[in-house]
Amino acid sequence: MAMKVALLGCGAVGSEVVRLVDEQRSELATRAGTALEIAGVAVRRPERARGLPIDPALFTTDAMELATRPDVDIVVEVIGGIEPARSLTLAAIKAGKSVVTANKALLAEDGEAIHSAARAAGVDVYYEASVAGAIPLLRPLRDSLAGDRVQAVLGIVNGTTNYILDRMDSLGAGFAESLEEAQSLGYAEADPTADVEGFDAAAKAAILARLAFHTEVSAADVHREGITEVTAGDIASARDMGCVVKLLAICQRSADGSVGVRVHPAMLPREHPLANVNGAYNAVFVEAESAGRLMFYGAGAGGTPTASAVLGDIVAVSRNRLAEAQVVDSGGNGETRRVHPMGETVTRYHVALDVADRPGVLARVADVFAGNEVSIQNVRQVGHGEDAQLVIVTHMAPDAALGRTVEQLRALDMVRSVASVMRVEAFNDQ
Ligand SMILES: NC(=O)c1ccc[n+]([C@@H]2O[C@H](COP(=O)([O-])OP(=O)(O)OC[C@H]3O[C@@H](n4cnc5c(N)ncnc54)[C@H](O)[C@@H]3O)[C@@H](O)[C@H]2O)c1
Ligand SMILES: N[C@@H](CCO)C(=O)O
Ligand code: NA
Repeated sequence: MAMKVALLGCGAVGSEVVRLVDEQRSELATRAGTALEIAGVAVRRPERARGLPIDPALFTTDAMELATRPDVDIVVEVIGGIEPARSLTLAAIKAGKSVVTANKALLAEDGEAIHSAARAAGVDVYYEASVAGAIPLLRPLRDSLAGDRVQAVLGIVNGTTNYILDRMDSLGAGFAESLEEAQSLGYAEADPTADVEGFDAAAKAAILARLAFHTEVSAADVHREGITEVTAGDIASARDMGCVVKLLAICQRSADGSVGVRVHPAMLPREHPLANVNGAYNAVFVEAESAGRLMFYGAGAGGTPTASAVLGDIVAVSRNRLAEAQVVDSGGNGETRRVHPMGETVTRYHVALDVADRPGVLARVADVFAGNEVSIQNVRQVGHGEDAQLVIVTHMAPDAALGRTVEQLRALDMVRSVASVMRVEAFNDQ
């Protein structure tokens, strides 16, 4: 008997799922162990000509009816956003359907409700497409690394911002023109807020941290800073230190067992593998106790690559349904760990100060660092007289102490302005 798939949403990802299910019909049947049949497609405008290889009679505007229809086995949610996606997903689970979703926003906001509903109903929720699109990342974290202890996940998980920062670095372009370029190429949405303010990356960070550390993490737990304040001066400052600026999603386990989850721009040494991830590509670096360092790289967005991840999930949940098995999603039903605030996160700052060029300035600046128990790793002066700039890189210190230091530096008379402040990751281990 065929496995019946209800598709909710037929946009960039959904339409590619329809096309690939048709194009790969026989291979998919072999791999899934049974034929896959699209039982219906929920859309807003059924009359729209989509040119897809599917009987138009399968289009419906009643997504709820389709998601809960008795003959449906698997519901694929590619509408996006919180509502109606949440109600549809929960209703499908309650009706005994397995769910495949690409919806990072929903999983990051209300993942525990969805996962616990799935556990109670004995069905699967698979979501490989929700983080870093086509890149197989969540299944490796959940399954392949199930016997290991993940220490850290460091990733470039938003293609739009990576494209913008890459252009600022390689062409010396400004933020606004790079964003326009990303929009004209279709990477950034017409409203690019979710990308450039880091919301998209923060949702993905929450999902990654939950899987990596087996604890509940939601979008609200993630410290988030976007890239709208990154200037050409920051990029130039990074270059001077042999670094590149990237928007990073960082999930770390601390010595006390708590976890930190954050998204912010950071300077990264050019020799770090993530520094060479260019254009709209994504890459995620995982450090595990026994496995060591692993890296996952590829297309993090785009209709066809994302549909690849959705189809892989459809095949996987089909196999589980045939075997009458449910996979344990050990995300939030493992240990409960404290998610610590950003102030407790131990990190390192790069600070460039426009200063008066006269005796005693360096000593006074160093005093402020010392007063906050922040140790300086190196300091250099660039330019002279009116153009003098002090560029300081700190040792690791709690983020709260580093932030306080910068505030006090701003208040010093001899500091004309703080030209650049940015965290530095993976610089070296001292
Ligand atoms: N496009 C990508 O590169 C990409 C990558 C990874 C994950 N995702 C995720 O995949 C999901 C879908 O993204 P997309 O790019 O295909 O978006 P999209 O906007 O192209 O498609 C969503 C579709 O859902 C339809 N829709 C909205 N409300 C509906 C309703 N009530 N009933 C039926 N249809 C409805 C819209 O008309 C639209 O056609 C999102 O969760 C997104 O975050 C997308
Ligand atoms: N808007 C996202 C793609 C979907 O996650 C990005 O630019 O990476
Ligand atoms: Na993925």
